[in-house]
Amino acid sequence: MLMSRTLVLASNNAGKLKEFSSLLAQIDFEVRPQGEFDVPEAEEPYLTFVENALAKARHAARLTGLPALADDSGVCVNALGGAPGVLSARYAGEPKSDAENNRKLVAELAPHADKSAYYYCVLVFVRHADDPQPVIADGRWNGVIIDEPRGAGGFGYDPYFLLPEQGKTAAEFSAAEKNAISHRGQALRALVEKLR
Ligand SMILES: O=P(O)(O)OP(=O)(O)OP(=O)(O)OC[C@H]1O[C@@H](n2cnc3c(O)ncnc32)[C@H](O)[C@@H]1O
Ligand SMILES: [Mg+2]
Repeated sequence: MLMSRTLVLASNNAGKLKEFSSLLAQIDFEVRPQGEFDVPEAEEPYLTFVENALAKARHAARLTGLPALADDSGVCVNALGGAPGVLSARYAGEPKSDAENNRKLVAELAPHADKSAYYYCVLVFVRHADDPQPVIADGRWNGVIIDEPRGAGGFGYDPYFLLPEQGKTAAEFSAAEKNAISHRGQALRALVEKLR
C-alpha cells in the first residue's frame, strides 16, 4: 500500500541503502528505494555534492510523485586536492568498480606522505520535485588512506579508510558502529532533527 508518508530513497547503491535502512527506522516515513519504482540513475554532472544530491532527489521525486531523499557522498584526499571527491563512485571510470577505484586511489597516493582524507556526505530531502526549500544536512568523517585493505564490512573505500583513533578501518566496524560516527550517520541525524 502506498501511504501518503512514503518516501523514496534516491540511491541505487546497495551499501548506502543498507546503512539507511537502520538509520531511517526512527523517522515517520515508509522508506522505499527508487529501484522499486524503476527510477533510472540520475545524471550527476555537478562540481559540488549538494548540487548532485539535489539533482538526484528531484529526479526521484519527479518520476515517483513522492517525497525523496538523496545522498551524495565521497572520499576527499587532502594530498590529491580533494579528489576523488564528487567523482568517487567513478574514479577509475566506467563501469563503476570499488576494486578499481581503490587500486587507483592507492596508486595516486603512493608518492605522497600525507595520507589524510575524509568522507563527506550531503543529504537532500525534497517534499516534491519542485520544492523551493529542500532540507539539507551534511557530515564529515576524518581518517587516513592505507595501502592494504582491512576488514570485510561496509562498501566502497571502507577497507582502505583507517580511523587512527580506533585503530580500525571503516570496514572493520560493525554496521551499527559505523552508523554511530560516520559522515552518513552524522548527516542523517542532523536531517532528522530538521524534519521534526
Ligand atoms: O548515486 P547513488 O545511486 O546514491 O550511488 P553512488 O554509489 O553513485 O553514490 P555517489 O554518487 O554519492 O558516490 C559515492 C561514492 O563515494 C564512496 N563512498 C561514499 N560513502 C562511502 C562510505 O560510507 N564508505 C565507503 N565508500 C563511500 C563510494 O565509492 C560511493 O560509490
Ligand atoms: Mg552516484
